[in-house]
Amino acid sequence: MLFKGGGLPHESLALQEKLFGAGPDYNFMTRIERFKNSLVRVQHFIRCCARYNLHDHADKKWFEGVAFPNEVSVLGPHSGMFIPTLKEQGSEEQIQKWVPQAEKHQIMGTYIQTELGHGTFVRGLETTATYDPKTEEFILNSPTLTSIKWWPGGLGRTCNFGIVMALLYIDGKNYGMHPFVVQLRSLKTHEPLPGLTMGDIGPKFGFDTVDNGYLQFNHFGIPRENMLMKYCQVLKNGTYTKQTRNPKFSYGAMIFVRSMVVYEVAGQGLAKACTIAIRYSAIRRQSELKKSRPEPQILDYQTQQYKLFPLLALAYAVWFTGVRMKEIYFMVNNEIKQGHTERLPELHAISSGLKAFTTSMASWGIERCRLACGGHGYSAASGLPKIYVNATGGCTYEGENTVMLLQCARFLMNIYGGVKNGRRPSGSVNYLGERISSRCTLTSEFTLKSLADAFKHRAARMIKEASERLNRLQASGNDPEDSWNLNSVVLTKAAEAHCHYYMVLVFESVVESVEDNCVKDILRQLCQLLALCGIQENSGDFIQDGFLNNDQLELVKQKQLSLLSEIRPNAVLLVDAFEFHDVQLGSILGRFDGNVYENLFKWAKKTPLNKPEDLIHRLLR
Ligand SMILES: CCCCCCCCCCCCCCCCCCCC(=O)SCCNC(=O)CCNC(=O)[C@H](O)C(C)(C)COP(=O)(O)OP(=O)(O)OC[C@H]1O[C@@H](n2cnc3c(N)ncnc32)[C@H](O)[C@@H]1OP(=O)(O)O
Ligand SMILES: Cc1cc2nc3c(=O)[nH]c(=O)nc-3n(C[C@H](O)[C@H](O)[C@H](O)COP(=O)(O)OP(=O)(O)OC[C@H]3O[C@@H](n4cnc5c(N)ncnc54)[C@H](O)[C@@H]3O)c2cc1C
Repeated sequence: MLFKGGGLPHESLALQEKLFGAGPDYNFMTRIERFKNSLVRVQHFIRCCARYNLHDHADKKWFEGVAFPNEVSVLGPHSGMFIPTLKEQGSEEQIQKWVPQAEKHQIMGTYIQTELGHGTFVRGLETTATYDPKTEEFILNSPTLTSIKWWPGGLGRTCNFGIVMALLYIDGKNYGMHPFVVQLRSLKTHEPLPGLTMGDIGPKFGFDTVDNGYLQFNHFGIPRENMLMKYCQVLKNGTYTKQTRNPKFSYGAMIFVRSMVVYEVAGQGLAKACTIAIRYSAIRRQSELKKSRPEPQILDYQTQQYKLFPLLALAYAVWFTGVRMKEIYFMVNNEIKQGHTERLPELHAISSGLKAFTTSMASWGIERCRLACGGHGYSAASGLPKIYVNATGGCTYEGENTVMLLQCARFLMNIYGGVKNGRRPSGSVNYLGERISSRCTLTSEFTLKSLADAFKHRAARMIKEASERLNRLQASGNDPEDSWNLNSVVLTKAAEAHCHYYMVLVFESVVESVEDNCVKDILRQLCQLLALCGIQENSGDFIQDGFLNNDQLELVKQKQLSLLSEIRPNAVLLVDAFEFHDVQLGSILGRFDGNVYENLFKWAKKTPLNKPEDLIHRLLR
């Protein structure tokens, strides 16, 4: 209950649904079967929403976790991007018109931004929406090959609506990128409407249950009322008006998903992988520690603990950080709705930075969990390949991670520059205004405060040095853009150091808030391990300016190793505490009852390659 709050009743309801719990094994299906199976589940999910009166997004999420384990369904882009964008960017009238239909799934939508030639560089998008005052329509067009929309989830076969991001042209003038609601398919026949060429983009690394698609517009007209007009309006006569506003408001959907991905993708993915690897390591016995004694559980090998416990600590850290990120998003978004936009740059920076930092760490961590399971980890039965291929998508979608770190760095450079000019920073960057001690206070006690301070020192120093290096590059004759590029590796590292500090700080604050002393002690150990591993893995950053010396580094190593033994007795309980049901894990290795071998054998016997009458059998005969 530490994590799940009020979610459990809905999860139990979902688990009672036969269609979600049983059915064909995902691993034995072709891509088309996977997609069809997911659509059947989508329809059943929609029926369940009606039956159980599920309106609240959080309640629906509990159902989705059971209905679509470790995968994204077409409901992801619909409820995660289409509906939020309508709500955030539509006028009251537009919200009234489309949101109820979308929430009842009478229309299914997606978010159509990326093109064949451009994903990262949003200002480079080419799709045009040209206003014609005679017909009072926008004419959507794909003027080049590279302007064909490419990637949107659900576009290929499923969605009948989409929000298309396109350049608004009136009277030959380009007003920049704006969102348009576009009907794509007939509500009767589901055929694409005339003027649209669309389909699925083909097999991918993961995301088998999503029909990521392409879309080419051939002078396709949509009513004037279909431009989302909360912030900008085009009047019938073609007059363009806009509220005094930040032009980046049209990027709002991206901030929302980035903020959610930290918990939903990185936090959940890594916690599931750790659950599987740690449970399995308690079941698996191999080799001998002592002659003539039973083979030990592999979890008793220090090297296995060294692989897995830091990842367990990381899973907790990312989980807590993800929860905090969501809170911050909703808080700042409420402020923005009331006209206070001061914290938008910080929200953009922290959501970009944490999205990148946590999905990269989680992706790396899930793969480490798979390796830690030896041969059986390589089998699809472990569930780990599916978790990996879907979670690692988070490193690319919603802003490629390097690019996102650079956005975070841009904000950090702005703030640091401001501090130099006497401005006081606040929120997640207030430490940049503090006098940071150059003396390391770490002792063998390793208090959480002293550990967080070490990360604060590292982040502040790396941000300062990145800023000074940028200034030096400019002073030596490079223009600002070249200086930025020549400094970009250093900048991404400064952004990572900032996010790392933020994550340690969040974990520390969670530990401090826990009242139960026993739970507090265990979480403190995990937080210490997270921080100590962070110091050791990045030791160069901590010793470069003499902040940490060799003796202290030796203490760090010793404490890390002693924590492994301290955490060992609680390791399985710590993953059980995530409370993933077997259906959600989709893993034979991670089964709660531990019956791994028996079920691996049963599973292998079911594999389609073992069917007697197939082409292979005839060829081999
Ligand atoms: C309880 C509720 C639960 C709900 C859960 C439901 C959610 C589910 C989530 C789970 C998801 C799982 C399913 C996911 C399915 C996959 C979905 C994937 C969808 C997509 O990928 S959509 C396409 C996404 N595309 C991108 O992200 C493109 C990335 N590129 C950009 O964003 C921009 O091009 C970039 C890189 C930011 C640059 O923009 P540009 O306009 O060129 O800006 P500058 O670099 O010049 O900077 C100028 C200035 O603007 C500031 N800025 C930039 N962006 C923003 C922003 N978004 N907001 C505010 N400010 C911004 C920037 O910092 C600069 O500021 P200065 O002050 O320095 O001038
Ligand atoms: C699973 C999945 C689902 C998706 N769903 C959707 C969707 O629903 N809707 C939608 O519109 N889009 C969607 N996308 C597209 C996605 O948003 C883009 O792929 C993503 O934003 C990255 O852009 P890109 O492909 O142009 O990468 P690129 O920009 O081509 O990246 C390639 C490399 O170039 C580097 N690079 C690029 N620009 C810079 C820079 N300025 N500085 C330094 N390095 C740089 C990157 O770091 C990277 O290493 C999806 C993508 C995936 C993988």
